[in-house]
Amino acid sequence: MDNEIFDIAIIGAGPAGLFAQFYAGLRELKTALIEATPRIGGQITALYPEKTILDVAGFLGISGRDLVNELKLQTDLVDSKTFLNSEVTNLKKIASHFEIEINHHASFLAKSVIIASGNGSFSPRKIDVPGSSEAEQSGMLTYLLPGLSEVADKDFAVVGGGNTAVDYAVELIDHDCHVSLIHRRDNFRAMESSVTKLKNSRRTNFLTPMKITGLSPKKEKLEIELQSVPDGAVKRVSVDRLIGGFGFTASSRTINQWEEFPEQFNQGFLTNEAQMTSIAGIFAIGDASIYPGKSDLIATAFGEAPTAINQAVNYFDPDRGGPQHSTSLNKKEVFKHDRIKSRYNS
Ligand SMILES: Cc1cc2nc3c(=O)[nH]c(=O)nc-3n(C[C@H](O)[C@H](O)[C@H](O)COP(=O)(O)OP(=O)(O)OC[C@H]3O[C@@H](n4cnc5c(N)ncnc54)[C@H](O)[C@@H]3O)c2cc1C
Repeated sequence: MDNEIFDIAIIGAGPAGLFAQFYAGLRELKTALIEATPRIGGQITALYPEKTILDVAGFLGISGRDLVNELKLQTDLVDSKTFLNSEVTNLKKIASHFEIEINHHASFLAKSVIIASGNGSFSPRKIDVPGSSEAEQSGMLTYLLPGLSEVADKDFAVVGGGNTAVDYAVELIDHDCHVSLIHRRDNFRAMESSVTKLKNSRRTNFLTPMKITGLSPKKEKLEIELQSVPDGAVKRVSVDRLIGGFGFTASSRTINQWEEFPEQFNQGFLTNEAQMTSIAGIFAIGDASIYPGKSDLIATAFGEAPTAINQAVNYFDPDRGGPQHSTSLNKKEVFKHDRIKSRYNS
């Protein structure tokens, strides 16, 4: 990617960054979407892929996973580059361009930058017991729900006492799995109705108050060693898969070290009515942006994306004009896929 000059670099492939990528494509901009993790979707993918989102315009209700899939299909229509596993480790101004450093070495230039980094990069809170690294490498310990279409009648264990663990367990019993829910207390800090649903299900086995003391991946199964919290008694169970449900942490540590660092308030970048930050040419959208009256919602992020893209064009190419309504665009020229172009041939 060295020496490439993009019109716009979008940092973060959550819903805000994905919709910005599509909209930039409609405006035929040379765009790079840069995501620190291996997967697109931001908080939706990391925290609630199976939950139903009710407040996205045009959908009566859509699962997180499906919304991210729809966004991906939309971005696939336009010409743009996506870089996964690519954390933006520095941002600095060089003459009239911004230099975007990736993973501390590669870099490229962009005429403008859109920060769509949410609350920072995500990582799950991990289980740290003897055998946990081996279990994770074997694929029998994960921190996200698997695709739920082919899991019926499998034996899962979920560990944790909050909403993440309880939501995972509910999704699994809803898909006809057996779930052992492991928690070091008898009480859960989660939605009461979900806990009641688990208690009323014959598919749930509560292993409380117990903590995991070791993991041993065997041929097909994962053996979990548990210790009773009150009396220290040891018990072993075997499951097809263990899911860690301790939640995720987002960290802005890397972003805080950027040389070009716009003004912040409450960990968001302060933006004006053009979604521009305190640094001309750097815009912020979605949860990364803050202004009076801001709601951290997907719908809000979808509105901020076109504002930022159009204002970015005004910033680096003020004579270009626009935007047009999408209904006036030549779809055959804008959309790159033949499959889509042919839809507009008649
Ligand atoms: C449990 C839960 C339920 C929710 N339910 C709803 C709901 O029903 N309706 C609703 O509207 N909203 C809901 N939200 C809020 C919604 O998910 C957020 O508002 C939305 O995800 C914000 O999108 P974003 O793209 O701004 O940021 P994010 O989704 O946080 O995405 C940011 C992306 O940027 C990446 N990134 C960060 N730093 C860097 C870097 N330095 N380099 C490269 N990439 C980087 C991150 O890895 C991440 O993928 C919910 C949130 C949670 C936690």
